[in-house]
Amino acid sequence: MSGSGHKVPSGWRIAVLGGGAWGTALALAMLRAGHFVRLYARDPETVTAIDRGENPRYLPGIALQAGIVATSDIGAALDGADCVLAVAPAQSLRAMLATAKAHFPKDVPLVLCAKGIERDTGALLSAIAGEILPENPVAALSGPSFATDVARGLPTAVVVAAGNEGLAADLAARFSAQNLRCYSSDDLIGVEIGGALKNVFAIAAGAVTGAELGASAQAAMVTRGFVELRRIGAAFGARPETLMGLSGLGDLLLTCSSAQSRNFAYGLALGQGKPLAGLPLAEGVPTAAIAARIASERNIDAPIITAVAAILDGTITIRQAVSALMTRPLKTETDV
Ligand SMILES: NC(=O)C1=CN([C@@H]2O[C@H](COP(=O)(O)OP(=O)(O)OC[C@H]3O[C@@H](n4cnc5c(N)ncnc54)[C@H](O)[C@@H]3O)[C@@H](O)[C@H]2O)C=CC1
Ligand SMILES: O=C(CO)COP(=O)(O)O
Repeated sequence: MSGSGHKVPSGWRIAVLGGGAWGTALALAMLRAGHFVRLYARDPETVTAIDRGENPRYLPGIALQAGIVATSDIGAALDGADCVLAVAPAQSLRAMLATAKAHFPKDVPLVLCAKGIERDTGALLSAIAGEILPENPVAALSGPSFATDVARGLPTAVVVAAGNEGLAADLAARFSAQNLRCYSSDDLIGVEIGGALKNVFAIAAGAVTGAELGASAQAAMVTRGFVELRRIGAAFGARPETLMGLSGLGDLLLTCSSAQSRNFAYGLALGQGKPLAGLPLAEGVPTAAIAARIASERNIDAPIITAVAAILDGTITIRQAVSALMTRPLKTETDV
């Protein structure tokens, strides 16, 4: 039994692919849940640092519990794994899985932990996984969870989704531990869409704060952004209640209200007119562009996403975007 009160199956050999903030935090979480963890980081310096008990580039100031076996050999990380967590950024997932393919253990679950939509194709990450590794069952782990919080062992709740409800429940039970509570869901698409699109609104929220547009504007933007998230989710077949959960509303609440979010921090810099080059990963940047294209192609009303994409590509300013949003034709609020 773990401290979380549920029966934990015996330890799995888990391969975590990606040595950034989230990969390292999840590796720690999997150790705490009683698994044997190998972490693939393509950068040998990260491997050496993890062996020393730290990852100063991605998780500065956090001491890593001993036990993670780090390697820059993807084959060694995957060898004999019972389950694989893919934790490279969304735009790099295709390349990483293509590299992993030759070594990938047959039939073991692949858990997608990135949040985004592929910019060039509009593919959800589960579709990319299905193309490259059609034999492996696919799941996604998402929800309001800052890597630093999870790495520190602070209480966090996430959702693990898979098309097969039994697989989702099994993974959720295996991943849960004292301070990581994993809910399960069979709405894989809904969980993916919620995690991907919240990043776009986190950038918008940061920009609203940075441009000093006020707390009322912030609340209006997040609320109306959530309407757009639900519209796009509906077009993909996501269930509304999934989007009301951890990987939609929950992650919006977290990342639209805290500069700890890299997407929020990116928007903050944008709103303050500060340089953007060199800022940490902001997944919402490529996702805004493709989400705006998807909305346009599918005739989905998504004015905030469209505005964020246009601000990011320099077509309009924040002030122009706000003016355009505020002068749209009036409508009933429930016109979702
Ligand atoms: N940091 C966080 O708090 C959370 C992040 N996520 C998601 O996890 C994903 C990864 O984010 P982070 O780890 O935070 O980013 P990060 O910027 O800290 O690290 C990204 C890592 O991916 C590696 N990488 C990039 N391309 C690669 C490739 N082709 N092959 C192998 N490795 C590659 C980089 O070397 C780096 O180690 C993102 O989609 C993010 O939205 C989700 C929840 C929490
Ligand atoms: O997804 C996250 C928390 O749930 C992390 O958000 P950022 O990528 O914006 O830091």
